[in-house]
Amino acid sequence: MFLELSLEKGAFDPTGITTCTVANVVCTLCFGKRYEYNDEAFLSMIRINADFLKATSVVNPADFIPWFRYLPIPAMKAAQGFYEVLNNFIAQRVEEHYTTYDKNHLRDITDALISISNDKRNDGRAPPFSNDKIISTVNDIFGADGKIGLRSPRFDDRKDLHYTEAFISEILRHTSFIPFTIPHRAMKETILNGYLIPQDTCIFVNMYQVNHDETLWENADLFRPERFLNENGKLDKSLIEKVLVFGMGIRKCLGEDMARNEIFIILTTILQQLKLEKCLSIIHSAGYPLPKLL
Ligand code: HEM
Repeated sequence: MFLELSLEKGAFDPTGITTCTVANVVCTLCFGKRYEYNDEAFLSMIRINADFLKATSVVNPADFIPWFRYLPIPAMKAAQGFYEVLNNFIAQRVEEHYTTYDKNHLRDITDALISISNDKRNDGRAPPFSNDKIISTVNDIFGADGKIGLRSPRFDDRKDLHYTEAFISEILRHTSFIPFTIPHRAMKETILNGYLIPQDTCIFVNMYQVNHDETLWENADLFRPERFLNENGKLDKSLIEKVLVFGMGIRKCLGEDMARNEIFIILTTILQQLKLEKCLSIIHSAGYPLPKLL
């Protein structure tokens, strides 16, 4: 039975036990509850989640030609069906939480989301979280888990973790920790954008300026990974290419791919394996300025 439930049959989870364990961790986080491995509702939720991920992994022609979305493409119809079942499972759990909710004793993520939605803002604006938003947020947490789970992250995961990739690009852009390229020499007299560059001139590319150019980046000084995501939460690759940290032209960094892979693995491993806490007193005593909260 567990074999049948495996998200990645054979590869890292031949028995399906890892899948069930991961799903239980997510259920505990979201609903404060562990399920028995033979619980029918739990097993069917795992099956649906796996089917949903499989159905959404196929290429969707509507991503390339938008009006294809009106055509009855079977894989997309199936994905929508799985999504609705999963959403209903989560909606039921959220509904149960409303009946037992105690604002002085938050049990899990669902309770925390309900507490935010109950916060009445003084300025009379609508609360930030509607019921639908709570359900879709919990659903996102289930979906996010399906990408890596408890196994070690690998290079291949980069294509699925859009926000992580956006976050890394925003670090590279915002810090521009290598502000200039190494010096280059004009091999011959050149005219660039109407400027004369005599032969043998020493040239640096000001990458910091490009990465903080307000005509390219709205509110360039803000740290905002979302700027690299489109309305579907997918990475906008054309924007990533505009970030200049590895130089440009034929002498650009040879190690860009390797560096991006390494940053991804180190960052995701830290986030997965370690618990991070603010340590303000040490930051103070070391004399570093406190980070500006945005
Ligand atoms: C975040 C990490 C890294 C950053 C930001 C970075 C950035 C740069 C920059 C700005 C240049 C100069 C480009 C120019 O002047 O046009 C450069 C050159 C170079 N980088 Fe990197 N680099 C990184 C990691 C690496 C790694 C991991 C390797 C090798 C495994 C590497 C190998 C090279 C080499 C060989 C060059 C010289 C290329 C040439 O002159 O033709 N870099 N890098």
